[in-house]
Amino acid sequence: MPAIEVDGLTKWFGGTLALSELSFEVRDGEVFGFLGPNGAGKSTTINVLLDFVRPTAGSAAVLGFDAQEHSREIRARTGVLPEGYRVYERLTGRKHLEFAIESKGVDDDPQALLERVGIADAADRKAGGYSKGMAQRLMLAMALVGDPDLLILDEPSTGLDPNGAREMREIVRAENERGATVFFSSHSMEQVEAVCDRVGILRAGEMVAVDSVEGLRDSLEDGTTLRVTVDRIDDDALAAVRALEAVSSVKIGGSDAEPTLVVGVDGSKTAVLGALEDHGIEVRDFSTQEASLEDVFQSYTTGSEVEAR
Ligand SMILES: Nc1ncnc2c1ncn2[C@@H]1O[C@H](COP(=O)(O)OP(=O)(O)OP(=O)(O)O)[C@@H](O)[C@H]1O
Repeated sequence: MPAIEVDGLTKWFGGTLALSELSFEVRDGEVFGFLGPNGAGKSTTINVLLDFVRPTAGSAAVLGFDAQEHSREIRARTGVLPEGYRVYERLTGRKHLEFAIESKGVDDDPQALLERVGIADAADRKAGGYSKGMAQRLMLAMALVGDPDLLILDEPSTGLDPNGAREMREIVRAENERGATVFFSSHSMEQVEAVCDRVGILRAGEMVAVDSVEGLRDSLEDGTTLRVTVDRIDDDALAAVRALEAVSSVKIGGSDAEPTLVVGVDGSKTAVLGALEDHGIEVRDFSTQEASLEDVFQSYTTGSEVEAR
């Protein structure tokens, strides 16, 4: 049974189409990164999963329960870090956790949870005085209450400094090792790379790609650029390189004395070097550059051409 199953989900807010027949699955036990630019529909999707928003059409199931029919059962087994949350200004961090522990009917230790997210020192301060990052950590601690089967984290790194973002990733990993499925949204590919088994990229309410980070990178044509500096180049050698199956483009740069071939290649780079040498061309230097993950994200979300740098 998938942890999350979204089928043909469509949501109109008045005249705005937020989700357009969206379908995807999050497998049991995986860490799934839900990526998309602002306004793509990430929060709307999460709000449907938690029954805060009703879909116009389609359905969603979470942990095997229909999201609209059984939201109570779902919420009891799910830890949520919502977007745009507000802390209760007058309550201490500890009180927030006591409240979450009581509502879930479990007996977790508030102190241990506060320590896990690195704000134990501020446990007895009012949350109204917390920084943005501290408030985010507090909300994460609340999401961890009761060892949930599924964690749904909406933009969990918002407001966190680099240490906080790293700690967040460590918590995601530890929760996943404990057996929890993790579903989290982000607009940054870099943030999800380190922890995700798979990534889904949402654009204007539609899923445009679902794959592992590696798979997404490989799916880009010209994902890798090979630059080869040679002593000279001739038409036969050029034709031989162009004829290689792995090669999608060849441009010539550099100077006459030392030409440089810029080769878009998907697969064996040594074949390119071999083809040149077979034609008596001396390879003086070469380097490779992969498209960055941000490039991958950009290509899916803006449709613009991506060139490896
Ligand atoms: N309550 C609402 N009323 C009207 N329009 C809404 C509402 N909630 C979302 N929308 C619209 O639906 C679309 C998707 O918004 P959503 O918040 O789901 O995107 P998102 O991917 O979470 O964006 P962000 O990364 O900025 O949080 C946007 O065009 C947004 O303006």
